[in-house]
Amino acid sequence: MNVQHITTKNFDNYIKGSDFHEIFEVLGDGIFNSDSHKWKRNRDILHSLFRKSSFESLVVKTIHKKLESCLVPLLNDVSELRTIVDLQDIFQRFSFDNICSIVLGSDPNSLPNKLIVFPEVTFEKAFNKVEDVIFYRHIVPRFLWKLQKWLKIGTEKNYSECEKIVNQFLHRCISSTFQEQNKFNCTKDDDEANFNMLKALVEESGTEQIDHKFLRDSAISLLAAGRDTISSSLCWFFWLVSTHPVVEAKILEEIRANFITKEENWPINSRVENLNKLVYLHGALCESLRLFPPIPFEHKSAVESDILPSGDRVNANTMILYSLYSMGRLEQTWGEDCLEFKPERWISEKGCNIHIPSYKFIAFNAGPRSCLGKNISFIQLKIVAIALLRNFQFEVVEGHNVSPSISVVLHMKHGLKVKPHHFFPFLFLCYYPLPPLLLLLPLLSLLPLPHPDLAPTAAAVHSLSSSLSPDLRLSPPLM
Ligand code: HEM
Repeated sequence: MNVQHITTKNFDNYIKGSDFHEIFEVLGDGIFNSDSHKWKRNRDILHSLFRKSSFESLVVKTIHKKLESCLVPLLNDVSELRTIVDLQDIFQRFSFDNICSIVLGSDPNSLPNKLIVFPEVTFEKAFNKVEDVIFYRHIVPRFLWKLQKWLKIGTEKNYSECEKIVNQFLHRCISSTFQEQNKFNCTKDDDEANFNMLKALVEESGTEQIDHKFLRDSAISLLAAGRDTISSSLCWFFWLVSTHPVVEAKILEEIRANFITKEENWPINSRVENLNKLVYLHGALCESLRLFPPIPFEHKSAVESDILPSGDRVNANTMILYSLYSMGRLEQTWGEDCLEFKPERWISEKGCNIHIPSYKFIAFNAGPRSCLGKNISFIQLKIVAIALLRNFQFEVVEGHNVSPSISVVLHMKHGLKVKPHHFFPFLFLCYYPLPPLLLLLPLLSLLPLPHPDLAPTAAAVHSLSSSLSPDLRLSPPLM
């Protein structure tokens, strides 16, 4: 009730405020970092851009291209070499390349298509460092980080260097957008092939004089919004699915039943309308976002003093932090099984997805400042889930420590070390609903393997046999 009050009912009284603005200074006056009329202007411009059909098709086309040209070939390579990869690193590179293509029209190619030493992208590295500094600024007194910044020591030491790298990269992209725009004199997004968000922003802002700062601040906000959120969601989702084989089987069965024919393997048929039919997959994604919201906490400041529905008094200028992570795990909200990964929680008796109000399912925030990218995020997550689950089974390396990092984004502290195995089609076709025959499958693993390529199948069999265990309980890492 308190969060609903802060985000919605008394929205005007709870702003980002000057503390937030200072901590997140790298975002300039972009949508995340602005209040009142500046925020409203940003929101209106971005909202009309997100509603465009050309935006949705740009996102879908970009994701498909990256999946087909890099992510799937890379995972094929890894599975053939039977080696271990950090899926988190791969998803971060995948999301970074995609969001740069979508927002800036420029692909930094940080994700290779085969197993080589992964390239280091200076801009991405600088972006990560800035993120670490932002978190640090939340937990030390203001005077301390200000002093460190002034003296250029501690975590603040490299901040200005990293900020410079980020700004130079953005400046280059903005300049080349203008050059192209002038060269081809293309004014509307009718030229779909060359459409990107920067170009669309130039048009949407509708001013005669192009405002470089507005473009820079909007671009970095969109990059920040669309990179880590997607990679973090993918990472936790794939970990949960890989460790819950019954859920994995149900997702695959739903994909097969709805729109993947036997012959059809790649490219997948993922027209957006078809994605809406995947009720169980949608439930699994919501459940993963409930337990592991990519943005784990929110930050507000009270303009005037107020009394919260709980009866607590808030003084003017009080900084309020609420934890989206904890809210997704509250027993009084989600019930006794709140720590379990149960996609069924999101499905009604009639087989439709249940709508849960945003102040309860808070991963995308609630009220007038809720996420503008929610729909497009589900589209992206579903496309990647279909493409990868259809082709691979991910075996999480035994003993790998999976726990959340303490940061502004809920990454995995030690990454996600997995062995991808090519999916074995026989198992895909028959393992849900689990036929009685499945009980015999563990015996297969005792047979001598005639060909080394069957080793992944043994792993799949092992994972299936463990699916028969009734204990699906998550051991939640606590923050
Ligand atoms: C699973 C993926 C995502 C999650 C969980 C998520 C979550 C959130 C949250 C919690 C906020 C509120 C942040 C704040 O006020 O400080 C937010 C705002 C926002 N998100 Fe997302 N987001 C996701 C993906 C995206 C994507 C892909 C985009 C677009 C590229 C996007 C665009 C935005 C924008 C523009 C806002 C600012 C809204 C405002 O202040 O009015 N998000 N998102």
